[in-house]
Amino acid sequence: AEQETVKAAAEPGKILVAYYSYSGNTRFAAEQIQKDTGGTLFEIKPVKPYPADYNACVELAKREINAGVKPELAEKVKEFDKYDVIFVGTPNWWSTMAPPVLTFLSSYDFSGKTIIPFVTHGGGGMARCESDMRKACPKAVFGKGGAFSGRSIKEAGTALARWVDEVVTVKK
Ligand SMILES: Cc1cc2nc3c(=O)[nH]c(=O)nc-3n(C[C@H](O)[C@H](O)[C@H](O)COP(=O)(O)O)c2cc1C
Repeated sequence: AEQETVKAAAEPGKILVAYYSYSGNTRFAAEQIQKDTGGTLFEIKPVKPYPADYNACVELAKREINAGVKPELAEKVKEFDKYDVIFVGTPNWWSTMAPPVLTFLSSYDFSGKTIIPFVTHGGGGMARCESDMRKACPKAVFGKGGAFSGRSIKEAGTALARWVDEVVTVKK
């Protein structure tokens, strides 16, 4: 079923761009969104980084996702309450969000906040990333999520900017 989404409106000071990135693609997207909105960038960092070896990471991620693990994060957002619109970025891991993003969504009170999901992927698109974010954050309002190919993220600036325009009005 089509889920209800809103177009958000906020001043730059009330926009947070939070992301987890293992290999840099979601970070690149987050940095573009930060530039396009003037919001504040926040990297979601697990205390224990995922293994640098790709296959080891894929296996660990699978186990954690199946077990619903929420890995401990290294840092909290300062003054979380002041943000109204929160872009939440994740790589598509096994068709859902990376576990540190699940921890992030479970760590704050999102009542009355607007979450705008963004995802980079290896061909699987948004998959269940957005619907699983909605399940993790039932009190938040959701904007229309964006899914971008990780491989071509460096050429996706225009598509990213167009999607940002669609999901948020930045009040000056
Ligand atoms: C553990 C793991 C699982 C992944 N699972 C999927 C998947 O199910 N579908 C998909 O399209 N891409 C999958 N990928 C590819 C990533 O989503 C893609 O490379 C993404 O752009 C990586 O973002 P990052 O550089 O910010 O970590 C997976 C990558 C990893 C490391």
